[in-house]
Amino acid sequence: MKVIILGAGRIGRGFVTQIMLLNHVQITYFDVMDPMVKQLNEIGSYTIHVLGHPEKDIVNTNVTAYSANDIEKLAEVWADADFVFTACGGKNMPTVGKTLGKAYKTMLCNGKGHVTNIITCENWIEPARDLKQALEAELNEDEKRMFEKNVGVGEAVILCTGTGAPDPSLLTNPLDTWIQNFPYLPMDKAAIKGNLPNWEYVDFVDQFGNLLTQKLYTNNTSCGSIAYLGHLLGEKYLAVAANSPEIAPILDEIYEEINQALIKGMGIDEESQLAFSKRAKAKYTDLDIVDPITRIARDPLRKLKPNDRLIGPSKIALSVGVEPKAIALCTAAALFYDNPEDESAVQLQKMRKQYGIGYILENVCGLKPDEKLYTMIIDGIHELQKRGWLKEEVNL
Ligand SMILES: NC(=O)c1ccc[n+]([C@@H]2O[C@H](COP(=O)([O-])OP(=O)(O)OC[C@H]3O[C@@H](n4cnc5c(N)ncnc54)[C@H](O)[C@@H]3O)[C@@H](O)[C@H]2O)c1
Ligand SMILES: O=P(O)(O)OC[C@@H](O)[C@@H](O)[C@H](O)[C@H](O)CO
Repeated sequence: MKVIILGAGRIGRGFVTQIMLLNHVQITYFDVMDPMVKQLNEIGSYTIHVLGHPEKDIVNTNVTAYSANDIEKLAEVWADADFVFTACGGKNMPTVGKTLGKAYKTMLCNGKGHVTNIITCENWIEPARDLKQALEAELNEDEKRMFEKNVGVGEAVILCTGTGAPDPSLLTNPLDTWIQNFPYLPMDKAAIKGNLPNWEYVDFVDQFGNLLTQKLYTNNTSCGSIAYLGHLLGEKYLAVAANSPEIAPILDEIYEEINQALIKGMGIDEESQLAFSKRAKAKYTDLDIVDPITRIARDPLRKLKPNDRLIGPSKIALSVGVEPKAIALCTAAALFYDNPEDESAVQLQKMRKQYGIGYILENVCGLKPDEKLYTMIIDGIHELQKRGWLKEEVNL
């Protein structure tokens, strides 16, 4: 079996690679970042370190990578590949779809149409829909018919954390990457075309349903919340923040709010959701998983969007009469996330200082001033000030 991994970052060259190597699958990488492609080819090998379990580390050798802008090469490699995994960021799905659309067109022109699948590995609401829409916009009616017949487009849920070196000063190979010890990859079975591969550690889920949203609104909501509060409190690592006496009780309230929202508002089975959130809490409080808050909090403008991990579940909670007070407190903290190395955080802070909190709530979070959640987030800011966690003057 052969696969393409589009996006050679922490999940692409880390977790997805681990699962594929464990199944003896041949991988070719494509990435938009030319320095990354160059490094992958020049260094040619790296270690995927399993946090807390060095005996499970895997070395990936004979690495081959190409630019994702090289459509001819992508079409050539895809002609021989059974699966294409994307791990590029959900907001990049339109660009990724366009690239794959062009490559598919070229592949058909070369007479290489075949049964193949594209699987998104993104924290996003309906990434496969966004990708497919952009991909099909590149095709004419005949090509679209061929695509619909032969290409599956589906989603996977990435429950595993992929991150950088616990101690960056000891890093010798810049390609080395670190993952949580959780070799389990659920995928939407109904989306797959052709025979299912006989892969270990991959679960082709029959009733995939809301699994990706459940994960986003449980795992990412809770770890994002810890990260934004932790940053305000001067913490650097997620698990340390999660275990702190200030954050630990708030974390319990967050899981309570999430559980009620998802059970009552999304119809998720109670037992499954309680187990899901218990696993999430165990993961984010696990000190073996050394994950910097800057990675979890990255791109706050994306994380503050209406459907993303903070506003999305809060709105569901309110729709079923549950007040997401703890999540609103963390959303308030997110509005103050500053990191000079994070372009999105720089933009957010510039926006806040120039136009005020109300502008962000309306234009980024999509909330109206008369909405309950809007008021709850403002109350959250006052609460952060009262606790002494937020010291600066606030332009509401
Ligand atoms: N890191 C984690 O713990 C984790 C866990 C679950 C899900 N995810 C999701 O996985 C996805 C990837 O995250 P990551 O942590 O690996 O990020 P990352 O920043 O480490 O890697 C992303 C890679 O994608 C590349 N890329 C961006 N746009 C591209 C394009 N159009 N074509 C090809 N390559 C492109 C980037 O250059 C980069 O190398 C995201 O959607 C993220 O939310 C991450
Ligand atoms: O990847 P993002 O930026 O959408 O979110 C950051 C983290 O929440 C995320 O990468 C988690 O670590 C991951 O989803 C595993 O739970």
